[in-house]
Amino acid sequence: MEFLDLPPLLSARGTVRLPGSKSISNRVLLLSALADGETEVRDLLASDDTHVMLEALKQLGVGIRHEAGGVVRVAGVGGLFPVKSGDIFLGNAGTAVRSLTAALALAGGQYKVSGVPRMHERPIGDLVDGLRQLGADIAYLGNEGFPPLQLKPAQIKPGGVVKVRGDVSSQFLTGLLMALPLTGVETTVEVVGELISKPYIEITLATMARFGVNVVRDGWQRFVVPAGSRYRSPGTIYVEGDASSASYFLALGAIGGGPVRVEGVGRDSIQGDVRFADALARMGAVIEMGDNWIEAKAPAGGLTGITLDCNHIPDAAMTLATTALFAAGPTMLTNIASWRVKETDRIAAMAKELRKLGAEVEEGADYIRVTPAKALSSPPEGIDTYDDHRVAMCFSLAAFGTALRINDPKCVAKTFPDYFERLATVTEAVPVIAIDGPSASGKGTVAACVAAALGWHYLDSGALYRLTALAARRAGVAWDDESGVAAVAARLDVVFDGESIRLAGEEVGEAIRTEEMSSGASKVAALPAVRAALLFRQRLFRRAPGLVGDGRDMGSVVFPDAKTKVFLTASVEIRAERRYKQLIGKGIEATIQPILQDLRERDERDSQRSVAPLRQSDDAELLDTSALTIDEAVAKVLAWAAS
Ligand SMILES: Nc1ncnc2c1ncn2[C@@H]1O[C@H](COP(=O)(O)OP(=O)(O)O)[C@@H](O)[C@H]1O
Ligand SMILES: Nc1ccn([C@H]2C[C@H](O)[C@@H](COP(=O)(O)OP(=O)(O)O)O2)c(=O)n1
Repeated sequence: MEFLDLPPLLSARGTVRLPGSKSISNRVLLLSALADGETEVRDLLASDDTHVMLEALKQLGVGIRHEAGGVVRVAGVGGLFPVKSGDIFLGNAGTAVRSLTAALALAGGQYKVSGVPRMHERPIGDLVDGLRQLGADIAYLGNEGFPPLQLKPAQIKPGGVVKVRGDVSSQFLTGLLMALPLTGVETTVEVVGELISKPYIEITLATMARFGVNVVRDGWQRFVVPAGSRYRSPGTIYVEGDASSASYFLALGAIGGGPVRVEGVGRDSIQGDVRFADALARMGAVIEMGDNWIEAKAPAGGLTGITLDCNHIPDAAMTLATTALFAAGPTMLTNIASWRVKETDRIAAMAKELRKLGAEVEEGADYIRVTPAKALSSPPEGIDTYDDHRVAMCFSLAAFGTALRINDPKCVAKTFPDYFERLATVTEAVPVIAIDGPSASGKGTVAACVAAALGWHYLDSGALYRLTALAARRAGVAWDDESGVAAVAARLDVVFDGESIRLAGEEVGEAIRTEEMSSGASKVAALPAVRAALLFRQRLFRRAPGLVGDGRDMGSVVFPDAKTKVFLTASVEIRAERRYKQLIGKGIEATIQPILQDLRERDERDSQRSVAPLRQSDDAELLDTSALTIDEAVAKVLAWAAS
């Protein structure tokens, strides 16, 4: 499985220009396609879900041109799709499936509408029931109430009252409302049950109004689409920034100091998710808002947990569930039953992953209650994302407490393809000084001194390979048995505590330093599966205020974003002499020649292996300590780190 390791974060600050809103983008595309005249769409979101909509519209014969600067020009078909039949595949894009199904059901063609397997588990029965009241001919090709669907030409009888349930997904009502103007006849839609996610209906009505159709609303129960309604292109239309995507950055500001500013949504936004800022303010965050921007800062006293009915911000509410990890006391999010029918069962997914981080979580049919742990624990198996972009993005906030592995991170492409790159631009990660070099060059000594001078943590990465060699030996696993040794490495039960290193409870600080274990470490370190098994474990050592790591691949593989990288070396003769003195000093008998021979062999093995070979990388400073004292070498590294 693909994964992304996020470094632990120290702070957040900066400005992000948001990608276009997914909800507005797909509504604008459909209405541009159905309208009379050509529409120039600016700031359209470029993502999987809008791609799916664009491809479907092209397939239906709508002329679409992509121009410079992300501008998309849509030639409206005046209510009639030119292509009257086809298999329309809509991936996992709920906004596309619901709204296109409604428009196609009234279009008089023969269409199959399908998506990915998860889409076939997401309900659509309430919309189909509403469309059948208008005379639409729709059949379920799989399970009753779910896509895929077969739509056939039918005698559409508009007018009167159509009833639709509003308590499962507001997208059913959106689909019906956007399709009804195709009939030109006054029709009333009555909502049965409490309408959820009302702000999304506001987006629907506001977008329809931009295209010349003004729905008359009576509370949230009755909606009248007037007679003679017809979509007309507004000429040029700008898509607002995505308010749900804004939530991650605002939360970053609230947790990580801030201020973090998002541009593209603000006080004037038509998206309900801007109300996420109010929820953050209730947790204590300092919020400021302009017409087209919102800014969040952390409160002096830290965030506090809240209880909130999240019906009005179902998507952004997921961000509150992970922000809760950094708040004092529990956070209770209620009225979120719709989470269960989204890209995944979001209540179950959030509960499971939050628990992996050590939080105490209670979940019900329509609520989640999160009580944070004192310190986050980071699961070595990573946070699973369930092919759900919002799970991936909201869990990135947990990186404020620890290094974090996010599995299958590319699912963010559904709405925010470069999310993690943008995250990096407004956050500061815990700094690392990476010191690599050959055996006995003095890396360990220098790294430990630098860490002590700065008050930072220290990682002796070689010790992990030594521990793996020792643990493999004790488990009877041969050092060249790659999968066997990798399994041992993945399960290493080790506690580092100052000078002390305990393996399965037993002190092994001395046992891993023997020449036999040096040789074993060098052998197991050449096995790719072993290196992979130890990668995240090493990254977990990165904790505030900073880390000094020594080894062979600190700067090249484990911490490629290290601020300071040093390649520390000395001539092989000098290194042999140092090792000799070290051994004699410990009362171990030694002679120079075999040490020299062993060093040469290990240099060869460490630098010739296929994965993470020992060599100076282009961005590392070279420090030859042959003629330096320890203090001089330490001073040099500190000077580089300070520059
Ligand atoms: N200029 C120097 N820089 C670093 N270590 C030195 C220096 N001169 C002598 N030494 C000694 O070299 C020995 C080997 O250093 P060590 O840190 O164990 O190396 P490594 O971690 O690279 O294998 C230590 O006993 C250390 O005190
Ligand atoms: N980051 C690292 C650290 C060590 N290794 C390998 C290389 C060495 O042969 C062993 C032991 O490393 P260690 O740094 O403890 O050994 P020396 O003190 O340099 O002799 O592990 C590695 O491949 N990558």
